[in-house]
Amino acid sequence: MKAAVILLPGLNRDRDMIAALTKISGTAPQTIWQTETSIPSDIDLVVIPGGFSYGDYLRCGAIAARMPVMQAVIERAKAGTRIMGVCNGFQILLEMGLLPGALMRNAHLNFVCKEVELEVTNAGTAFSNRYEKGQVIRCPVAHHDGNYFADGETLARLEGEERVVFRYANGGNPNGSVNDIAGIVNEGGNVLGMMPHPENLIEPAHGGDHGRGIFESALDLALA
Ligand SMILES: NC(=O)CC[C@H](N)C(=O)O
Repeated sequence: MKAAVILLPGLNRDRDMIAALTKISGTAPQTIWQTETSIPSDIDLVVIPGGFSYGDYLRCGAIAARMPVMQAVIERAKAGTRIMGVCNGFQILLEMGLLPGALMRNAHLNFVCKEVELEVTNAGTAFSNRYEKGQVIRCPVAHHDGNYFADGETLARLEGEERVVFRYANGGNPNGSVNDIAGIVNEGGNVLGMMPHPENLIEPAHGGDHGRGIFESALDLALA
């Protein structure tokens, strides 16, 4: 699997994402600047990292979602390529309409930067198959707009189709997200958006490696 990381002004987790993908896959991902209009055909995982694209002006991710490269991301998503958005990347995927719902200001109105526990509620997706269903993993969060919301009909669909992949566990919802939702996939299962940062928990120097399984799944790495 060959990965690419989308670059936009204001992102600040791109280097962490590139480092994680390089360490886990053994190959540096290609980087693609926002003004590019196509994604090379040999790329089978596109990652939109976290940060503050365009300073979070208008709404988090709203301006980034309208950059030329995103049209190519939409086309690749429709063609079944794996797309993964983390934190600001999740916000961008929502603004692009590739995932349903919205990420509102955290319920307590404060920026939250800490480690949380996540339950893997669906271990059958392309992004979570290295975990067991119900497994609780640790993962850092760092955001001010992580309060996931969707209307009742959308939520019922997400839950009914088991598209909630990660849920904040053990009463540790850090932002007020409805149904404790931390990460969801699209209908086709090839687009993941998640608020926590798995790229920041992949090696002992990070204090643990619970985030690794997401990349190992997404990159379809051979099981050790
Ligand atoms: N770490 C991030 O990606 C931050 C996301 C977003 N800008 C927020 O603060 O909500």
